[in-house]
Amino acid sequence: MSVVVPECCDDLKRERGRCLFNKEELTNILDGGPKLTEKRRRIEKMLINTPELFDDVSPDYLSHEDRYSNELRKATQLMTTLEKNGFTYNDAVTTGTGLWLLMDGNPLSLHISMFLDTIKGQSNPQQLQEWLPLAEKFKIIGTYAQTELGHGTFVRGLETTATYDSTTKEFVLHSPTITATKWWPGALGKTSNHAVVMAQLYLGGKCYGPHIFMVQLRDLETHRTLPGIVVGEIGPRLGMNSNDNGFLQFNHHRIPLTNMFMKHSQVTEDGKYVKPLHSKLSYGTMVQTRVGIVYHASRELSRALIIAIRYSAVRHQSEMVPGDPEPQILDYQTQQYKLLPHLASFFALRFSARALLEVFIGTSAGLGSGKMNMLPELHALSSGLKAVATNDAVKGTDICRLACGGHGYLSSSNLPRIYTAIAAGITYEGENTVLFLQVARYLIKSFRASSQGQTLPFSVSYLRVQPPSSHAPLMSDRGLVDALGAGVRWMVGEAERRLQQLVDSGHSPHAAWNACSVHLVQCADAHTRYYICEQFVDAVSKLGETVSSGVHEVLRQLCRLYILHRVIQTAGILLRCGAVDGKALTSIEEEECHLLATLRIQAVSIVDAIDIKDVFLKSTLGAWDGNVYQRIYEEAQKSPLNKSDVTQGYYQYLRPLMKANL
Ligand SMILES: CCCCCCCCCC/C=C\CCCCCC(=O)SCCNC(=O)CCNC(=O)[C@H](O)C(C)(C)COP(=O)(O)OP(=O)(O)OC[C@H]1O[C@@H](n2cnc3c(N)ncnc32)[C@H](O)[C@@H]1OP(=O)(O)O
Ligand SMILES: Cc1cc2nc3c(=O)[nH]c(=O)nc-3n(C[C@H](O)[C@H](O)[C@H](O)COP(=O)(O)OP(=O)(O)OC[C@H]3O[C@@H](n4cnc5c(N)ncnc54)[C@H](O)[C@@H]3O)c2cc1C
Repeated sequence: MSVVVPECCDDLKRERGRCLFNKEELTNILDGGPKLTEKRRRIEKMLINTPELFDDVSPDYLSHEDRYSNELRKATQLMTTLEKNGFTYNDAVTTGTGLWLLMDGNPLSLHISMFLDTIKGQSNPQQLQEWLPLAEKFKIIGTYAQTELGHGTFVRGLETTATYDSTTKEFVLHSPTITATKWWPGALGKTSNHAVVMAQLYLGGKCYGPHIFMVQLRDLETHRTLPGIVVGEIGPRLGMNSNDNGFLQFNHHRIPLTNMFMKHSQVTEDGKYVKPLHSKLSYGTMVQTRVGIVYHASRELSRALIIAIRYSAVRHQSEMVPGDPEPQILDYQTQQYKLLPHLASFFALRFSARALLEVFIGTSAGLGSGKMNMLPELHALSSGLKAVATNDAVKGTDICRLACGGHGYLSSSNLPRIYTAIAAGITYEGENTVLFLQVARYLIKSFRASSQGQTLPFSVSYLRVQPPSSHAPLMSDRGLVDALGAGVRWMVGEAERRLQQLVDSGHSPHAAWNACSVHLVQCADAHTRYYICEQFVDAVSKLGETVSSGVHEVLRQLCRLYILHRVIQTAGILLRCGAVDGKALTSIEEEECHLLATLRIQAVSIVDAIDIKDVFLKSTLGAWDGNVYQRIYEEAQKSPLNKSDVTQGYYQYLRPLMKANL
């Protein structure tokens, strides 16, 4: 398949003609620099030149088994193509290129993410030496098996046991109940021959809590399930049905002592336990995946936005002025209001994902030298950003679908698949409400620490009891972000007051927590969004000195829109705490509408700069050339029902009904 850039339709030509900024420069910023753009494009070119990676037939028309096999065929082809051309799987993950080909549920995604990450992050040197080369070369294929039928959220409640037998120097893995069955892990059903398994460690009759074990599930030659193990697929789901999410039960299955991951905690041959430096270090793979999901969510949102914004520039509907030609639907202010704040969100998430990655890298480096102090901050930031990013990507993707009217409901628009894939992100890797409650715990703790005069870590330093007053004019970006910060401080203070009041009136701290949890989740959401605003403002101001004025102006406008939109969403709180007044809000609303009209002019060029090629967008509505109707029509011709004029169903059911004497 060669990359031919088709001539685009007149509407899109006109839109592109209005571009006042350097698209390539914006692309580079989004990729993280020109070198990364160049690398991404090299990978893309290589993938585009591998026709086996592209579907001839939509997965919707395949049987469940063929759908899985087809995705597995493409996943293995992707891995070998990358390897042969000198790229790593990580390159495909970090540039997003591999994911776009396989977002119907890539059966190797858990292997190249959580399985490999657990080996790298939880192994002692011997284990690393043994397992990493095997996993990197796909000699063993694995997944991350933690969630059970009975427990996903509450890791400490998992029921699978790993009991040490010092006579044989083995762990005995067992699923004591039906609810102990591992349930959900991606690629567990049929693909994986190994899994990293989270199980309760028992030594001498005492439980030491969840620990991670490397477990072989299938024979490496025959791929048959090993004795003592029951494994299978869990059946169809809302989306990603080409994956084989699975179940797993152990019946007193034995593994060697050396198969417990021992980087952080250890069990000696005589059954003694050596504690980790921090009790949550075994949750490290989850934290790392949450960081990756923030990027992933922003990428998926950007695909939906490209589709919906290009389509909105091509689609004409109704009369804005009676008798005039039908306008592009993008000219309707309501359409701009649906799409452009989400476009701003995409940029905000992209900059925040980068900031989070830096925190992750810094914290990981610290852990290497025994420094644990950044761990709570990383946990709170990664939890909050994972939750906001997936919530916003899901909401934004669905709005993109709705903004495309009926055609957005077509599978060939690709919006349903993007939506159902990212919708899972709200639940997996920590259900979002649960993650927000973890953030809230950190906020309340920080707020209380500050009242006792302690210095707060950087992401929560604005919560200190006596913050310096903002000198920035309210209507400046900084002034509005400070107002948002004042709003969060007020919310957290109010939550703390309500918690204390409940405790003072005789409730237990846990009952008080539950009674305030709606408000606490709102605090966590508001805090994370404040952090995102800060990162966006920061990134744009830092770029200011290095980029051309056209690009800077577009980024400034997107950042402004993000902040204004956020202030309007939070109006109730900001009014209650006196951070803004009604007059300011009126002018913010007016400015937002004005900004929508300004950004509309270059909206197509902005999404062009995200630079996702048609073969990766996979959408009849969002292609570069805007040739929407022809593509929709051609896709419909591929329906198996169109292979014959009269279907079997007619002879079997309709005709008898028509002939029956009813
Ligand atoms: C080609 C593909 C590439 C992929 C790359 C990535 C891109 C993404 C692509 C996505 C596609 C597919 C991937 C699909 C993956 C999905 C996989 C999964 O879903 S795996 C299963 C995930 N499961 C979870 O996330 C479970 C969520 N639950 C928890 O994490 C914990 O149970 C909990 C944090 C909710 C609670 O833990 P608990 O032990 O009970 O702790 P407490 O609440 O009592 O808190 C005590 C104390 O500990 C602190 N804490 C908790 N967690 C951490 C942590 N991780 N790090 C640091 N500290 C932590 C907590 O804050 C408390 O602190 P205090 O000081 O006491 O307040
Ligand atoms: C597509 C997909 C892929 C997955 N892949 C994997 C995988 O590879 N490996 C793996 O191990 N797991 C995987 N999972 C499982 C996933 O991690 C869990 O589903 C997730 O952690 C949520 O847990 P749960 O299903 O037990 O939900 P529950 O915790 O039962 O959530 C149900 C409801 O209860 C609420 N709730 C729960 N606890 C609290 C609380 N403390 N406070 C307030 N409200 C609460 C939640 O907010 C939610 O509204 C996958 C899931 C999906 C959907």
